[in-house]
Amino acid sequence: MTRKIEVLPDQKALIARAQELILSQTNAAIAQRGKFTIALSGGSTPKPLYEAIATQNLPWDKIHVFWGDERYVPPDHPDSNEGMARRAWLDRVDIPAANIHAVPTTEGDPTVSAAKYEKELQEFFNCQPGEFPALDVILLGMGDDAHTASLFPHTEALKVRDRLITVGNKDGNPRITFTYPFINAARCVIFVVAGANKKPALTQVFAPEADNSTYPSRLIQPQGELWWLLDAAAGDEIKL
Ligand SMILES: O=C(O)[C@H](O)[C@@H](O)[C@H](O)[C@H](O)COP(=O)(O)O
Repeated sequence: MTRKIEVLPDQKALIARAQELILSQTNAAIAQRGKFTIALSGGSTPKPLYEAIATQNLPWDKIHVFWGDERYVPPDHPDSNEGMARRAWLDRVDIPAANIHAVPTTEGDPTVSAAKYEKELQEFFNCQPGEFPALDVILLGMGDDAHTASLFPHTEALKVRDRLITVGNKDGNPRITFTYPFINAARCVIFVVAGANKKPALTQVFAPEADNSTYPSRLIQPQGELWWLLDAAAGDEIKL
């Protein structure tokens, strides 16, 4: 794993750098393998990033979009990560519908939905149960409690090491999430983190010693590239 930490002066520069990095990974993946696979994060930080990517002239038929986590709500719900990404990006570009691999959330049972998404991923990547396919890019945010995707502190999801997808739990509300071993199989993981409220969590995540179950983002140690893109409000005191 190669870990790179960059602190950008403000959120505008953070989004521009994240876009630049994603576009570079996109071009490399398409040149080497004929397609680009990316898993999106939810929350508020990535919305301007998705809006920026939507302005690019890319070979959309070669780009496949997944989600690293999803709230257990239908796509038209205001909390839906899929809905946010569609409004900010995917509805604005000519990407084939079949290239948008949304998390199923309408089965009425999160465990059933998680298994269904895992099956879709295994079929897409032509891999067997127990194998962890490598996405080209997994985009992640981090909460002020150091959670990432829907891997929340001290939850059962942190213990799942033999699946691609599991059920997360945020304050009793189910989520569908990539497991941390699946995230760690990625060729490139990019955290995009902004805001002074993230500083205490970042300090623990970057500390030499801290409890991984308390600070789940510490579990993200991909075999590929690991990028932490921070704005100054979040990262200006991080010892690089
Ligand atoms: O579904 C989600 O909410 C996200 O995937 C989650 O992991 C998010 O990335 C962090 O909570 C940071 O969210 P903000 O960008 O809003 O701070």
